[in-house]
Amino acid sequence: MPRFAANLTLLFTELPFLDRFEAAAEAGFDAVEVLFPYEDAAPEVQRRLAAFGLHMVLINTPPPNWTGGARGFAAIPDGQDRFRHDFKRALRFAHAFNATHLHIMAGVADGDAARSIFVENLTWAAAEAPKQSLTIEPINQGDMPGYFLSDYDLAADILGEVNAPNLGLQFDAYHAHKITGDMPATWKKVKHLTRHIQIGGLPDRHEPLAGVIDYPAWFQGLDDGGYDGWVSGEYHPAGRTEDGLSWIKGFD
Ligand SMILES: O=C(O)C(=O)[C@@H](O)CO
Ligand SMILES: [Mg+2]
Repeated sequence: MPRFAANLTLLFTELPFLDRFEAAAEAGFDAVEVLFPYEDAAPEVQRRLAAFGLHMVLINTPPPNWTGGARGFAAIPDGQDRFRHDFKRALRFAHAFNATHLHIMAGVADGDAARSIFVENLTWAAAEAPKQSLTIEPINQGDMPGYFLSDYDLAADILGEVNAPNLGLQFDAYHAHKITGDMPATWKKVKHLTRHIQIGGLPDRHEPLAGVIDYPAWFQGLDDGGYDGWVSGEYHPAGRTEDGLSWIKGFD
């Protein structure tokens, strides 16, 4: 089975944020990700990671206000100062947590100006943080209307243009199905670009069980294909988080 991580922004929300680390470790996870770890003091998060033997797989560059606010700044033509400021801050958090990946959020934008500023900002960020793995993630338009990056061909073109060894694709299987209608075929096209995977069930982003996407078969394919990155559960549990974790234990 792949190496699984728990997204603590979406999982274990029965508990206050800082208590989710212990719950994830007790449930059998060795690693976690947190979308926006900017509201709690970094040393407190570090303490929880160490106390429960957890690795931080990923954090995101910050939007100012996640609830109904901006979705990032990397592709916003007049948002470059904001992006660079936020990126430096995000990098400090990523270093403090020893996070494997930092996901750069593009924001809501479209057109040629957005594409060029995205390439320019990614090129700058990759040079600014040569030792940090950076990712970009296509997100479906239903969940995030107007998000700049919602196309795998565009993501592949941009990665090719930036051509930085520390920048790669974040492949969210739930978004992939929503965007292309054929997640396994999309995976085959982009797996060579991918450095992090996220999963969730279809159609409602609940547990990644067999269904629209045959996750048991896909996990086997990841193993057979030698994928050695993390696979993170990023979904809204249908009930109690613990009651829906059969996917980390081989679907028993
Ligand atoms: O929405 C997702 O899927 C993510 O992975 C986030 O990083 C952005 O919300
Ligand atoms: Mg995702």
